[in-house]
Amino acid sequence: GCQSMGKNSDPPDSLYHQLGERSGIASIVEDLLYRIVEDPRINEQFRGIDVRQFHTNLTDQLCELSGGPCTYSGRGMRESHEEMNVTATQFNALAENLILAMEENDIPTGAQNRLIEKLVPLYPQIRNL
Ligand code: HEM
Repeated sequence: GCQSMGKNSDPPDSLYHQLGERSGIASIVEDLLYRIVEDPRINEQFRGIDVRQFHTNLTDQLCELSGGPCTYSGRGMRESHEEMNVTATQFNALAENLILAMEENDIPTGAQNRLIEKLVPLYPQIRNL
């Protein structure tokens, strides 16, 4: 319902809500995975991963980062990417695929940008800089 006062754990304008809550985020991550597999800039890196676990962990991470009631329980971003030598181009390729996956799920542009902003601080960890 619409609450103008008091505490609401999921107000309609929250990023988590705009992403469609955990089920919406899970759907975005599923579409992201299909795009990763099709993208020659990054698909080699993902060969042989546990897709189910990656899906669960990335969904939990994006849920938590967007203010949702999830707890990410995977490894740290530095630890999980340090052997990969992720390039700037590859980082951008993943972000671009995420934007396209959000577009496919009718996420408003403002919410897309807000999620991408949450990922910017992870850049040095993922690139192992
Ligand atoms: C905004 C950018 C990124 C985010 C938020 C992100 C997030 C994550 C998360 C949450 C995991 C799961 C870690 C775990 O299971 O413990 C993961 C794993 C992984 N990431 Fe990323 N990642 C990003 C960029 C990239 C890029 C650019 C690449 C490669 C081109 C990449 C390749 C991988 C691979 C291959 C795994 C699986 C590792 C394994 O299971 O051993 N990631 N990432």
